[in-house]
Amino acid sequence: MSEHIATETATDAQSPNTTAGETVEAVEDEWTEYDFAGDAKFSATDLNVWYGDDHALHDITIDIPENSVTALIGPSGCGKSTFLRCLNRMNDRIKAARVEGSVELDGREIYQEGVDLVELRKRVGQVFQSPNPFPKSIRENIVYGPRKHGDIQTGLLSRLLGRDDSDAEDDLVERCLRGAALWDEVHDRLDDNALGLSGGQQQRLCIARALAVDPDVLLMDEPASALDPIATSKIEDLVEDLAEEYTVVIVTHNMQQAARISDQTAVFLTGGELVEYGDTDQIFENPQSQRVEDYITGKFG
Ligand SMILES: Nc1ncnc2c1ncn2[C@@H]1O[C@H](COP(=O)(O)OP(=O)(O)OP(=O)(O)O)[C@@H](O)[C@H]1O
Repeated sequence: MSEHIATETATDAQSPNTTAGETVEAVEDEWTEYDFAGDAKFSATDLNVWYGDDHALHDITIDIPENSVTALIGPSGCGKSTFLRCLNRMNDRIKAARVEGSVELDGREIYQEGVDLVELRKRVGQVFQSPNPFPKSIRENIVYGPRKHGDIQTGLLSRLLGRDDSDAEDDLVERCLRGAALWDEVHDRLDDNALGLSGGQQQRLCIARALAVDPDVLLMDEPASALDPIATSKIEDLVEDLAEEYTVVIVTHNMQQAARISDQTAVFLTGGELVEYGDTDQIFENPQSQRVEDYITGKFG
């Protein structure tokens, strides 16, 4: 992480505790490098995103460690989802979006020609705000991706290829549902329609579906915002467990949730700026930036 040099005026930065002309640097206390053990899964450098003329993300430089939970927090419209979408190039699907800068995954640039986007999105899976299972059986939801990618052959294709992977398919369904803490609740009704599950179960099924293509990373955009407190708590427990094997990057509006489940927290503020990034306990207990403190204590944002 390079040092964050804040040079804009207080007025530009919308800080409530500054007077005109005072530099943000004076009140913000530059935050220092976030030093973590282990390797970076993602390294974003000078990342900028525009939607048409709207400059949504400004010079984002951040290293995200592997096998941990990184929370992205900040007020509505500050660019959290935009940043998340940069990590598997989902912004490519938005016509108005233009991305400049670098994002490396395991040291390899994902914004270069020749990157296989299907492969990238297999490695970097995504779970959305509202559960969106396919209107198919629980089992079909899990095996859909691997079958599509040709990782599992059944039916006509298996006969043509002389290869029947039905045992592998059963194993995969069980492994993914266990991985998403759903197996015990659904193992006796795998052929039931997924739309018959509760909202929380549907969201865990979507996580199981994401696990089925063997990702390294799970991007989660407010995965519990549509759920009740009990279902939310199950998702939170699951996210913490998943981080033992996967790198999880999660957008949340819920600061308590970020504090509960993440190892490190990145705070974006209005205007698409990454204002502070560090160990979650430090961010919530002792933020270096005045603006972050104001945001966390509810004074603005
Ligand atoms: N598809 C899009 N087309 C045009 N502008 C967009 C698009 N998506 C996001 N924006 C704009 O980019 C800025 C950042 O939006 P983004 O959704 O990334 O913020 P966010 O922090 O995730 O917000 P929220 O918490 O409300 O989901 C906003 O000004 C938003 O209006």
